[in-house]
Amino acid sequence: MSKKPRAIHFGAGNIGRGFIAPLLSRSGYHVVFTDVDKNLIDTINDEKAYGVHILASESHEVEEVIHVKGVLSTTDDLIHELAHPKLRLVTTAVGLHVLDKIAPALASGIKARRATNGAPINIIACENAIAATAQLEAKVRAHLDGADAEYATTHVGFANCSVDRIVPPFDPDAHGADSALDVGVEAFFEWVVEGPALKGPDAHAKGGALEPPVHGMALADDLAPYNERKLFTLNAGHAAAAYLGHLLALRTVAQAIADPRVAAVVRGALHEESGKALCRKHRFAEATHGKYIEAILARFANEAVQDHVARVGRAPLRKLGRGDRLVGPARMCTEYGIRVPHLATAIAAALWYDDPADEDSVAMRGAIGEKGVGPYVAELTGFEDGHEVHILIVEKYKELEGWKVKA
Ligand SMILES: NC(=O)C1=CN([C@@H]2O[C@H](COP(=O)(O)OP(=O)(O)OC[C@H]3O[C@@H](n4cnc5c(N)ncnc54)[C@H](O)[C@@H]3O)[C@@H](O)[C@H]2O)C=CC1
Ligand SMILES: O=P(O)(O)OC[C@H]1O[C@](O)(CO)[C@@H](O)[C@@H]1O
Repeated sequence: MSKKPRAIHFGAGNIGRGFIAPLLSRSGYHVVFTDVDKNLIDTINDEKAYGVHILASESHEVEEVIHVKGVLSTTDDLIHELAHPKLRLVTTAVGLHVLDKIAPALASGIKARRATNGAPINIIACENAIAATAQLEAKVRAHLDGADAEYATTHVGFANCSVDRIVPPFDPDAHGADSALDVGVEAFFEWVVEGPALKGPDAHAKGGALEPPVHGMALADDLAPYNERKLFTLNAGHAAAAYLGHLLALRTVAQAIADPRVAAVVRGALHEESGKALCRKHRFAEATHGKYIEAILARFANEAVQDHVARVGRAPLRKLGRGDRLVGPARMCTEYGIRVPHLATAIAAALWYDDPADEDSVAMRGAIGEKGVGPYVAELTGFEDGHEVHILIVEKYKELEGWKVKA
């Protein structure tokens, strides 16, 4: 049996294989993937290794991730893994809507660890949302009571994080990849974890840290500024580019951001609106934040990352959530008296997002047809009829009809 400390990662998809597992593996953890997809788990157990291709125009580097294992998330093997004495860390990248589904297994794992007096573990949900781990913790705790709940308080760290790396769908054949498990990623990554929430190896010691530390993971005392900065900049700009690109029948984010009309909206939304509000709220230096935005725009323009607008625009209703990447910064701007014509354009473009394969898009387009755009905007965003932002969104929605290009 491997003597290495273990990490279980829920979701052996793009972010799991392309971002989290490589960092954990290089930091000395034995990585165990768990997933509902049996073929994927079988392939992981057959091949035990894969390559991470760094997508850049000027080079083609491949990093190997080795000695990985898989367990099917629907079997008791997962509970045995969660109870493993060497387990130190549990990470997830399954999608926000899936946290409900993995919570019962995590609760069973925590009960099994208490029964064997297991060492402390840390759980980190690497999903695109504010406080995703806190959301997961509430769902796990709904399955725990009494001594199990007490054990979770003393022995399980639930740490929020901000996770940033663009990992698009990858065609192994097009990149001469050896394995279907290979994955393509941009070179950039940033993983910031809420340090004070981590539990060290001794449950009774004050303060926490991961043992071994994860190289490439930064710890922050207060995660909120990082979470909001990433979601309201990278994700806001990305979503805006994707929805406007979709209207113009463009296929990738790189194509979308190369269009001057799209670039003007994205730049305006980030530099003049969300960026100003973020600097006011979190006291970021404007020049530093301006550079952060420019670096993100350069990442969008990376043609080696063939990121489809359909992936970045997926689930528009989630993305139009009141605290999410478009309405969230618009609401933050209104708190500081900042006008939001560009964010309103991005929100309006999201409302036009029409993909018959996307459940959210079908529901949203149906509701707009039924209720009318005005009432629907009020219901969705919380900006009431007559509010300046409501007026702007409805105006932009009408204006954007003229942008539509037939695919
Ligand atoms: N791809 C990206 O560039 C980034 C994605 N994220 C976030 O990471 C999360 C995952 O995204 P991707 O890796 O792109 O998605 P993905 O679809 O490539 O991977 C998700 C994996 O979760 C598995 N899964 C679904 N239900 C499950 C369950 N009940 N138990 C265990 N596994 C289950 C799926 O089979 C799939 O393999 C999302 O929340 C996304 O917002 C965050 C930053 C970057
Ligand atoms: O994964 P989601 O939340 O559906 O949104 C896609 C977004 O997530 C990312 O995959 C990574 O942050 C971005 O590429 C994109 O903005």
